[in-house]
Amino acid sequence: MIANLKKGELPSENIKINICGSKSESNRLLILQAGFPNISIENLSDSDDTAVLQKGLKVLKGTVDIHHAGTAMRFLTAYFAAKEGADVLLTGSQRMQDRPIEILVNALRNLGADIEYAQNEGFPPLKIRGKNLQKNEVTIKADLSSQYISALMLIAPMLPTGLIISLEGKITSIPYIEMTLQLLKNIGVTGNFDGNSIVISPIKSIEDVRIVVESDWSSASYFYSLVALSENLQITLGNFSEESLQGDAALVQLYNSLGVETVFNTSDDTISLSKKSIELPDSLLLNLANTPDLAQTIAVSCFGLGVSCRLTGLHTLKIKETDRLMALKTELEKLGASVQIDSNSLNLEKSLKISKGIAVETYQDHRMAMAFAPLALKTEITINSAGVVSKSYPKFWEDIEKTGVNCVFEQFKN
Ligand SMILES: O=C(O)C1=C[C@@H](OP(=O)(O)O)[C@@H](O)[C@H](O)C1
Ligand SMILES: C=C(OP(=O)(O)O)C(=O)O
Repeated sequence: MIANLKKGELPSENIKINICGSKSESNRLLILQAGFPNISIENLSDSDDTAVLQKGLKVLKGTVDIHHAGTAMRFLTAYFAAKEGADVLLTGSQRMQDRPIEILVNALRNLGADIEYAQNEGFPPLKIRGKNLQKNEVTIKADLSSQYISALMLIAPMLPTGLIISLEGKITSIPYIEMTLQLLKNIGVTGNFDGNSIVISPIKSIEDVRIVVESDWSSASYFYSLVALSENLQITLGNFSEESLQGDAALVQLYNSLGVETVFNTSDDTISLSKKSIELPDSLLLNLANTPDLAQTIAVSCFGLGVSCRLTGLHTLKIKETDRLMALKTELEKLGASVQIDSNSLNLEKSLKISKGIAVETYQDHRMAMAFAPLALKTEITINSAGVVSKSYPKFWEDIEKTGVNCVFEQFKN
């Protein structure tokens, strides 16, 4: 499917959008629920990544295919390794087979796990035979993906004596580790994350607990970008709060400097975004090591606004759904930008011209499609393979149409 986008009529009534629950919170809670069935979850993510994890958790023997879902791959690796009786081949899309997993596999093997590489050393697919893991101390490199660490933390309370995790190197994507710890605490597990050490206590059973997943801040980023690129758009987004577990709630501050004001409506747990008239900065300098999933949205917003930016802390982007640094450079330059990248940063030069009628490639990366879509407020633009959004946000196109973006889909192409 391709999506042809352009600016349409601004809706006359208030725009109210309910984004589904955070995929990061949902996927953690599903793993915890598999260990402690008396957790009930509300506002679960309707993303493909959550559906594949949920399906995978029902399998004890056989093949589990998690497609493109990084969290499902990493969390299920740890889950099956510690699940006595499990005998699975855990695999994913071609891209998933290029995304490294050796750091997690080594850590689990050091705890006694039985995991073999079914094809290439260091990469999925994995052959996992679940065992009762008895050890309780492990060291892991923390500079490539926090998902490896969250995976260990999620099985930690189910291990006989819990787990002490020592982190080596500069810790990346820290808010996601904090999210895992907080969710553990919310179900009654005791744990601590201090410096380079994480300690999680074991627990045999927990009290009944009901958890309402907050909506997905990474998905909200595309509406921040739309408001920033608009003349006077106002959008209300449901089920968000100031006390978020998600690091991407940093959007509130980040987009403040790009002219988006956020009001938290505590009476109904919504946020209202509106455009402020401010003098835009000439240039933005941001370290996004704590919020890697916002890099594409922010780079495209800056381009659309004619603001130059230097984004750093992006060393994890090349092992995500695609090499996101390369993809951003290629597609922004098609639109007329000048972009330099190196292994962990992106520089976008100030430019006020945006080419019209460009077709943006998405490289099987949902965030490429969603990050470029708001440019429709500035020029006519086509998004190729627009269906990729379902990885995290299946209703994205439906919701963006509510904001007055005119979308025409050609179904026959994919
Ligand atoms: O734990 C999580 O839910 C996630 C952690 C981050 O990955 P890295 O830790 O690999 O940067 C993020 O990019 C991903 O979308 C979700
Ligand atoms: C990187 C992402 O997901 P994952 O690593 O879980 O595939 C993402 O959603 O942007």
